[in-house]
Amino acid sequence: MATRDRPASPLAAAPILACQALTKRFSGSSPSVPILADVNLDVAPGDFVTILGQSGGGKSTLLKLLGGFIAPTHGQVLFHGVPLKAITPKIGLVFQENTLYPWLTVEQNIGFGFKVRGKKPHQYQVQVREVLEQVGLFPARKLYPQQLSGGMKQRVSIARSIAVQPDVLLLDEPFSALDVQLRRRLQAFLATIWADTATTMVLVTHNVEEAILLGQKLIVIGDKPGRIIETVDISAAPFRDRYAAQFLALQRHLENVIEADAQTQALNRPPSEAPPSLTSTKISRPHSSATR
Ligand SMILES: Nc1ncnc2c1ncn2[C@@H]1O[C@H](COP(=O)(O)OP(=O)(O)OP(=O)(O)O)[C@@H](O)[C@H]1O
Repeated sequence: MATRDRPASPLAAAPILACQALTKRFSGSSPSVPILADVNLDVAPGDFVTILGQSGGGKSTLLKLLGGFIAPTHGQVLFHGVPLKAITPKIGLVFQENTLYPWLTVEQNIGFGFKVRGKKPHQYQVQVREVLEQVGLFPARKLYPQQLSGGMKQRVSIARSIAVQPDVLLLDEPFSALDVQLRRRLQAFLATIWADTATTMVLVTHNVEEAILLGQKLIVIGDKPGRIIETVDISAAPFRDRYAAQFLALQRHLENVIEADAQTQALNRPPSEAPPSLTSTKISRPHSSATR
């Protein structure tokens, strides 16, 4: 697989993706509370950003905005400094669910991105082979998706997106349907792909441990309206040992931030909707930003 140089200092580089005062309302959704409100976020080239937050907080919506799949109500997304108006092949998206074409083999699925760009097989077969070897799927290249395990399917999905060398790869809960062991193997796989290709990655996950293991910059989206309520930058010395004291302290901190947000939402609900056990709970607010 072709590799690209990672900028010496990602944080110093101009953002590859930038959200500026991003607000999103869906037609039919509450006019008073947008799904996302005034989100500002810079993603540096080569960065790995992980997005956490409680369910329904707007994480997937933010990812779709970052990929140009939906348009913001206010504000804008800049891609290489230019307003993003539509999807582009330079930004790939990997979903939680299997989106492989069942009538194509593994290698045909991986080559599909080239084919739709008008390339002939002889023009991309070398890249496809390289990617197959990189992701350990060369022996399975002639199999169809229904002959693959869940983990293999997700590896093919990631390989298909990476093969066409996007500048940015957006991943929406790609491993959530997998068991713990497989999930850990694929986390390591994704970390290797990131390190080898210098592709900028933005990953949405419910799993705080996964966010810390993979991320350089971790953000938490609060609910109603969706907005960034916490940013932790560990790019200088990423935490890779899930049992280290610092790792566990950061995990506890982020879980507290998410839990406090959930409790605030519960208290703000009309009394008829609030669970009785939460109406008298005292909320202790976490620190506004984590320190290491
Ligand atoms: N196309 C749409 N039309 C109307 N409402 C939508 C649409 N897409 C998402 N929403 C609403 O926006 C809110 C945020 O949804 P989103 O999927 O972004 O949350 P999320 O944080 O990714 O949730 P989860 O973690 O459960 O996947 C939800 O209330 C959802 O119902």
